[in-house]
Amino acid sequence: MRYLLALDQGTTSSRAIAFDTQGRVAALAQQEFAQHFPQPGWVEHDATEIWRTQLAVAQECIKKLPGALQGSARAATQIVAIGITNQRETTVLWDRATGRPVAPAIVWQDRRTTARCEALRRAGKAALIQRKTGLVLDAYFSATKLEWLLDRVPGARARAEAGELAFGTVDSWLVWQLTGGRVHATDPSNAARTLLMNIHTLDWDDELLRLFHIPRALLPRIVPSSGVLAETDASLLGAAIPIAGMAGDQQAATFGQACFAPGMAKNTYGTGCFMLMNTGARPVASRNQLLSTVGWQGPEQADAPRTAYCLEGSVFMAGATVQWLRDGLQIIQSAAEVEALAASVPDTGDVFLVPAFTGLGAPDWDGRARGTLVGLTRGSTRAHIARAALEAIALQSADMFGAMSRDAGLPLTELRVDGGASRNDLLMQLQADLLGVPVVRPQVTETTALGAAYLAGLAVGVWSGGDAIAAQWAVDRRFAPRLPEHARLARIARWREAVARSRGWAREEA
Ligand SMILES: Nc1ncnc2c1ncn2[C@@H]1O[C@H](COP(=O)(O)OP(=O)(O)O)[C@@H](O)[C@H]1O
Ligand SMILES: O=P(O)(O)OC[C@H](O)CO
Repeated sequence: MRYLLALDQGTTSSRAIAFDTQGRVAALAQQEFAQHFPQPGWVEHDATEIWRTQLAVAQECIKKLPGALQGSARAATQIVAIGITNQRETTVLWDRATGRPVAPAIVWQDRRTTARCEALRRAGKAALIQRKTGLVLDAYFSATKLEWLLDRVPGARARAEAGELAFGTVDSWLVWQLTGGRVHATDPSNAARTLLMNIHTLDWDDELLRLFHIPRALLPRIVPSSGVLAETDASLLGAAIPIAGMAGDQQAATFGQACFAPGMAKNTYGTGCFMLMNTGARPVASRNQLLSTVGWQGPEQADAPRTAYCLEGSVFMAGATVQWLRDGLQIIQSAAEVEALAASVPDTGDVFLVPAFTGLGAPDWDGRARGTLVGLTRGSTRAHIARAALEAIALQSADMFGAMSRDAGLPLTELRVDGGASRNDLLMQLQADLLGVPVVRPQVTETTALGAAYLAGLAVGVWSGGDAIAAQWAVDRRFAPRLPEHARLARIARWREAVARSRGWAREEA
């Protein structure tokens, strides 16, 4: 048998999934790792632990591969290529000589550089940055995180200038480790999230490097998302395996959902919510506070542009809101319980939860917004709060969907969904009701990993092109909207009132 191995390095866990050539899951292994919150608003990962867990799950997944070679030393020879996909923006700085990180990785959710972003905005830099990178000037992205590390880690700036250190998002970090420090590379979908790459030239931009005080010597080479880059060190997985695909997790999910035609969109419900719409061969500048970003850069093909761009809406708290109900409020014991609790009441009783726990992303972009629960009465119960939490996930997505339709200049006709919380049927029904268009869940919801496997498989000839991949996409369930249009719009308007109450709350010096 031939398999593609996807390494899916997410915010809360490292996963490895082997797919067969029909795009079906053949084996899966997963390990959670520690989240560090050393100060309010800070979120860190230990990059060494990221690598250790990622390697362990890759090895475990290979052991689990079905067939005659199961568990044998030769099992890895069935893997024809590896695709890497990863939490994006998270910033790793390491020593080229030892391969060890010089500081904890600063995670995409970390807000410590909010004040720096505000200063740059006051200095009038936001428009330049949006024009070149397609991004909003926000602490979410890598550049100010890397600048912070260079300024605060003793000796880091001098060592960076001397070429002794390497920067990378998690894809680069994994490639470095998988190749025993031979290859320092990233792909345009990840580089597009750093605030350092020009999305028009697809190269690091000198003006941006100067603005953020980043020495070029730190940066990885930018290579296509689909293409053989290197072979893994044979001692790690039991064979030298080509690394042939690499993309940020949300772009990989868009690829795995076969959103190949302009106008096709997907939403992933994980820790956060990320809605991406394919905009074709050119970036579309958003007029509604969305991001323009690189979808992927593939091999040259007759039926698809080499580089596909996307519009993206990023919401920081989606499934994580459910985690907060479980771990913070402790009104449920498992994430799955939220569905029955929320379904035990017919509506929220006009209670709204705005989950701005780490500020608000698209389309409000307010680093100082904070979580807000409004509309409580003596009749409010934990069921109303649970339902308000699910509605909040769907309402935030409805905001992004509205902005996307306005940017695209055409009404979107359906939304493909995936991610852990997309298993929640009530949430998916609420989503269809609040969008006013059908929500479609595919049979394989591991679309992030699947997208990475497809990118790798295309490069080594397992799939011939987008059509062969799209033919494997199959529907699990379609949720049709049931709410009358006037009720839908009224609900969204009421939600916007709640959002307004959450804004600008944090006073601390970020
Ligand atoms: N049935 C459910 N209803 C709502 N949220 C859920 C459900 N199951 C899982 N989740 C949420 O989904 C998230 C996990 O999804 P996953 O796609 O694995 O996330 P990530 O890749 O961001 O770590 C968690 O935040 C969890 O709270
Ligand atoms: O790890 P996830 O699935 O929460 O995705 C994180 C995003 O890539 C952050 O931009």
